[in-house]
Amino acid sequence: MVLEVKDVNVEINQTKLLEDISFEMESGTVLALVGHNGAGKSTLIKSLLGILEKSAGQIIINEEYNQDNSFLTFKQMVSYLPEEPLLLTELTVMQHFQLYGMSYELPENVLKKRIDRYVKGFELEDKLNEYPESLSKGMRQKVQTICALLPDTSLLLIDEPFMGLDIYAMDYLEKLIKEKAEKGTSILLTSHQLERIKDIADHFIMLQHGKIQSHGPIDEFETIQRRTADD
Ligand SMILES: Nc1ncnc2c1ncn2[C@@H]1O[C@H](COP(=O)(O)OP(=O)(O)OP(=O)(O)O)[C@@H](O)[C@H]1O
Repeated sequence: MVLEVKDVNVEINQTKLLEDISFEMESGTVLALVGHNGAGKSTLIKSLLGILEKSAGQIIINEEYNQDNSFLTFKQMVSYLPEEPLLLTELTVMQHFQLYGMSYELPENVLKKRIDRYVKGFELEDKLNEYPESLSKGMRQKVQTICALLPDTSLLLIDEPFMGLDIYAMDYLEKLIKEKAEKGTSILLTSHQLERIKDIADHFIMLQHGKIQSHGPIDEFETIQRRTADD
């Protein structure tokens, strides 16, 4: 198993944001995390990353690395695309890519090839020496997306991957996500774009008020969606 999540609970100021969350991910699978606004999707992603501290439970990567006691190794095995871009005002677009390449110890030639390919695919060729503030919102999102896709990690966490992207960029990202999964990366993503998710994901987890309300193979998702809509 690439990821094992066991009975994870998250509390802030005595409010339970996540309750007894358990699931597993095999290598090369795509898991969609769905649910209404405020259901706990981003909270779960942040607790997987260790940005939010859990009050109980275990998070283990590659059967060996527990978030609680191998945090640095754990971090190297995870890449994250946040809901809102977190770019640094002091760095150009290219410097962001180099920073990510270095942090994840990507060989120089691999990094260069990947940057060239993704930059072309997301149509950012003429923005490499720009700073984030001179980019449009969608362009900033593209830069952040490339940063998250550059490393070869066991696990890729993506919060709202398609937010702010135009239709071409969405299609291109969908292709890259599928490609990454085929190469063995496990991908956990949240999205409200249910039609697109059905195309990408193998499994789904539906969160409601911080609990897993249902889960299963993605082909079962439609039935559940219909049933919930009828309630
Ligand atoms: N730092 C925080 N302090 C207190 N409450 C928080 C904090 N972060 C999130 N919450 C609460 O946790 C709940 C889940 O929020 P979360 O952002 O995980 O939802 P979500 O499923 O990602 O929603 P959306 O679809 O709107 O992005 C919400 O009720 C939110 O108000």
